[in-house]
Amino acid sequence: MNQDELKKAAALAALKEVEDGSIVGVGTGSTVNHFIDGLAGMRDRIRGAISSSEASSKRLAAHGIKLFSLDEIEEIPVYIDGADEIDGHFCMIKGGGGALTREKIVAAVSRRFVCICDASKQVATLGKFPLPVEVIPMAAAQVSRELVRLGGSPRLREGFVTDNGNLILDVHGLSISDPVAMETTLNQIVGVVTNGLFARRGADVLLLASAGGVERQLRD
Ligand SMILES: O=C[C@H](O)[C@H](O)[C@H](O)COP(=O)(O)O
Repeated sequence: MNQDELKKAAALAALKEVEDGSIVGVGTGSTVNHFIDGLAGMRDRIRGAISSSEASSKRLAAHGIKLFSLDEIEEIPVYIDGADEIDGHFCMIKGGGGALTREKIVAAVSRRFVCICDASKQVATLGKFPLPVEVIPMAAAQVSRELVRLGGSPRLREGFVTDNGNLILDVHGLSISDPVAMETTLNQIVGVVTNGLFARRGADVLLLASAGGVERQLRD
C-alpha cells in the first residue's frame, strides 16, 4: 500500500469512533479528507460536524453534512484529526496544512482526540518535521528572533495566510525532548497565536496504519 492508501485505511477505521447522533469534531489535511468522505456515508446517523478549517468545512458541506459553530456547542465526544509527527506519549506536531489554531480550539472542546496516521508519522522525538507557529503578521520578525534564541531556525511560509489572517513560521532544527515545556514556552512569546505542539492536549487514541493493517493504540 502507498502512503495515501495507508492514510485512507486509518481514516476509515476512525468511522467506528463516531457516536450515533453526535456532532463530530473534524480536523484538516489529506488524511482527514478521507475521513470526511467516509463520514458522508453515515451522515444520516450523526447530527453534524464542527470543522477546524475552511477547507474541511467546504468538503463537509459538499457532502451535505451540517456544520455547527462553537457558539452553539460546549462539548463534543470525539475529535478526529491527522498529525505531522506523533511520539510514544501521543504528543504531536500539527499544522503542516496551517490549520493548527482552529484544530487546537476544536480539540479543546472534545472529550477524546483520535489521531489518524500512517506509520511514517510515528517518531521517538518530535522536531524533525519543522514546527509550525502561527503569528500575528506585524510580529513575525520579532517572534523569529525569539525562536532563534530558543535554538530554532524559523522560516516564513511564503505566500501562505491562515484562515485567521495570520502568518506561519516553520521552525527547523528543534529536537523537542520536553514537548509540554516547549509548547508552554512558545505560547509565552508575544505575537504567537498558537504553536503546532499538541502536548498539553495530546491524542487519547491512535489509529496507526501500516502494511499489516490499522492498529488501535490507547495513550498509556
Ligand atoms: O494543519 C494541518 C493539520 O495539522 C494536519 O492534520 C497535518 O498537517 C497532517 O496532514 P496530512 O493528513 O495531510 O498528512
